[in-house]
Amino acid sequence: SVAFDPASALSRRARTMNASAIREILKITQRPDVISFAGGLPAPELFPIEEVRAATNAVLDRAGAAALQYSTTEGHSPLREWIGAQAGIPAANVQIVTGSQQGLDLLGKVLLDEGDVVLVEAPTYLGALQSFQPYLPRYVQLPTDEGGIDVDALEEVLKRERAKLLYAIPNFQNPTGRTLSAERRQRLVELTAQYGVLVIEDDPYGQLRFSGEPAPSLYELGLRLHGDPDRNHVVYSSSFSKTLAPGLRDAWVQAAAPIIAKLIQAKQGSDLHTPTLNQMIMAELVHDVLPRQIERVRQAYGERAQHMLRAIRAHFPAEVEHTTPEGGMFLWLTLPARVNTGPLLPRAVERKVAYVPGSPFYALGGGENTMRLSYSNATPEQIDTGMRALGGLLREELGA
Ligand SMILES: Cc1ncc(COP(=O)(O)O)c(CN[C@@H](CCCC(=O)O)C(=O)O)c1O
Repeated sequence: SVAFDPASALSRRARTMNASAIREILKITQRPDVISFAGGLPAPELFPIEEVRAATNAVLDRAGAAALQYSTTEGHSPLREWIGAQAGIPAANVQIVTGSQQGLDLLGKVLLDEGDVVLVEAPTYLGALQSFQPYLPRYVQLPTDEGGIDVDALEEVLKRERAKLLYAIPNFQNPTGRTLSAERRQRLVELTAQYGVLVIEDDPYGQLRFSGEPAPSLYELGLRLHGDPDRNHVVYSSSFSKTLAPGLRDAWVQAAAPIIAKLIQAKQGSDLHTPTLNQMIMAELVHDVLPRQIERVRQAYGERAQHMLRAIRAHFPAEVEHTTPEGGMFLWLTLPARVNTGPLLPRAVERKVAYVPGSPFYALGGGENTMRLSYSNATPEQIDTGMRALGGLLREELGA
């Protein structure tokens, strides 16, 4: 027999791929006795299961055959119409995708040539790095502080680098929980327009504000600047995952027509279309169920964030720094430089608590002394218990 080594068949592109730290940790944290602050998972006890049941029955009663049939790549028209109306743009500028994760993958496919410079926040959402990586970009990290991206530093980078695109999460950033200030948003939109850099605004958490004042999206600022959705250099991505249910995989991209046209072609080659039934269910839910669900979730996550912040103040060593989110699901810890949160994780899991080590969120490495905590998927009681355990481990580690 002729020996065949399957690994030898992998493409160069495949060889650059690696696993998502979040997905790998999720396997550990499936253990029921572990309190997980790891995955950005919505609170399961808040899912509107009865409302989804009713919507599914309504769809199957009214249009069962259509719901189970192939549908258009662009997406279910009533859903695109609703999204377009919310954004004040034509449905033609809205593309439904199977989770905003697919949106990131398809945007990478249609926008990135090998070696293109991609500007990303330090740290940024590791799932975006995973989506862009196979298209072999060159990352340049943008420094961030409590107000989000440092736009002075951005201007320096734009003078120095021919950048193709900038990927940003202005609201309740993953992983830090930070929010880009209104004045920095305006500067970022003007600078990127001036230097011809396309912006991908990833905004799955924008509706989950529980304190502070909302600021216009980069997309909205781009619309005001260019006056026309087909001339906007900002591409907007959002999702129903965090406001309603991630398991339905309903999300969308707002972009200028030439980009939408290529996203459609890329999606044809990827999955033909997002599940028809799930889109029709979402089209039922957006009118009444979604607004109510957003209120419930905002309230619950605001309460859980406060619990986690109080627990940090009560149980954590004083030298541990943390962000204070105004919405979303995450906050971010920076520990003294001597701590490495990677090897620390198994010891935390032994104490029945889990987090995501920070370094996978840095495109160019670093951040070993950081970690991401999600408060969305733990009740206030679980937060108290888990944070007490994590605080004890950190006190031991820091010799406090
Ligand atoms: C900034 C940002 N962009 C896109 C996504 C993907 O959301 P969907 O595909 O729309 O569900 C996410 C979801 N990230 C969560 C969920 C990851 C879920 C998982 O890998 O199990 C997390 O960071 O834990 C995100 O934070």
